[in-house]
Amino acid sequence: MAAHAQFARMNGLGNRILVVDMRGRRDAVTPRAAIALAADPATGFDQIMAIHDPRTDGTDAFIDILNCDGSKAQACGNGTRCVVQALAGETGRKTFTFQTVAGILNAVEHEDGTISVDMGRPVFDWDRIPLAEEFFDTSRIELQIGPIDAPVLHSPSAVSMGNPHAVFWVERDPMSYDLDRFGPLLENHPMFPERANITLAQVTSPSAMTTRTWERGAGLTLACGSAACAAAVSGARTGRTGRTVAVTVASSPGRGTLHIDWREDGKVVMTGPAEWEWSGTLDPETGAFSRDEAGAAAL
Ligand SMILES: N[C@@H](CCC[C@H](N)C(=O)O)C(=O)O
Repeated sequence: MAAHAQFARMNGLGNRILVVDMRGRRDAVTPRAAIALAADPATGFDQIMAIHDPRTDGTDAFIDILNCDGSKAQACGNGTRCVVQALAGETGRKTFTFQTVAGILNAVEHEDGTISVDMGRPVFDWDRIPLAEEFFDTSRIELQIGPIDAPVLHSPSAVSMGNPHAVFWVERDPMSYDLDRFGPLLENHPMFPERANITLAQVTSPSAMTTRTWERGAGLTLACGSAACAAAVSGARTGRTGRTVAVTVASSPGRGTLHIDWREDGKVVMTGPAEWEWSGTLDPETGAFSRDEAGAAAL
């Protein structure tokens, strides 16, 4: 049996993240372990960020991302900020370069403790998001839910931030919609062959919006960083906002905010906080874990 791995329970605006230190090992956190950890109220989480040894020169680590249903994800904005905070605490460094299955991410921890992650360039091609049907313009795709003549949600903007997103534009506070009812239907809609993260976005000014997300593989979460990026990019793309947007995450504690900048070079930079909660050790094969009572804030 392989040795247990050190892990930290953290959060990004309430998005519950387990950062697992898999450096120096050849094994991986299994879907079985993710499902077991998610089922235990003591560790309930939304995403696992497993830090592995770098696979490419010039990167600090390879990060494997798992949702709480055991599926793999290509991007996790809130989780990436948690990894930065954990590694900055360990090394004293401020800048990091990570590799995920979606590509290379650069990140920096600022003096005030907030963290910026370059989430890369959004992808708008229908077959790379991916969508099941060809759309020339993915900023408004034909998809609706509710009665045919009075849809509750319709015409979302679709985009990949490494992972697939659909952003529905709403007039009211996103908390006033039954996202727990519509979320599973939309996540698994035939339009999305790899499922999708479903976000409701209410634009409140040309530089601000409020979002709420039903996450692929995790359901309703308190925050989703890649969805905030998807919504901000889609807001600019459809002329609803400019390219710099403060995204208030409706369900996060205190309605926290992520600052999204879709830079002129096409890259999307997300800035926000990360928070350490507690640490422990776990068996990456089974998910059996124990909590470290000393509670050192380091991996
Ligand atoms: N919470 C994350 C997104 C995690 C991945 C997503 N559920 C997927 O499967 O694509 C974030 O902060 O970006």
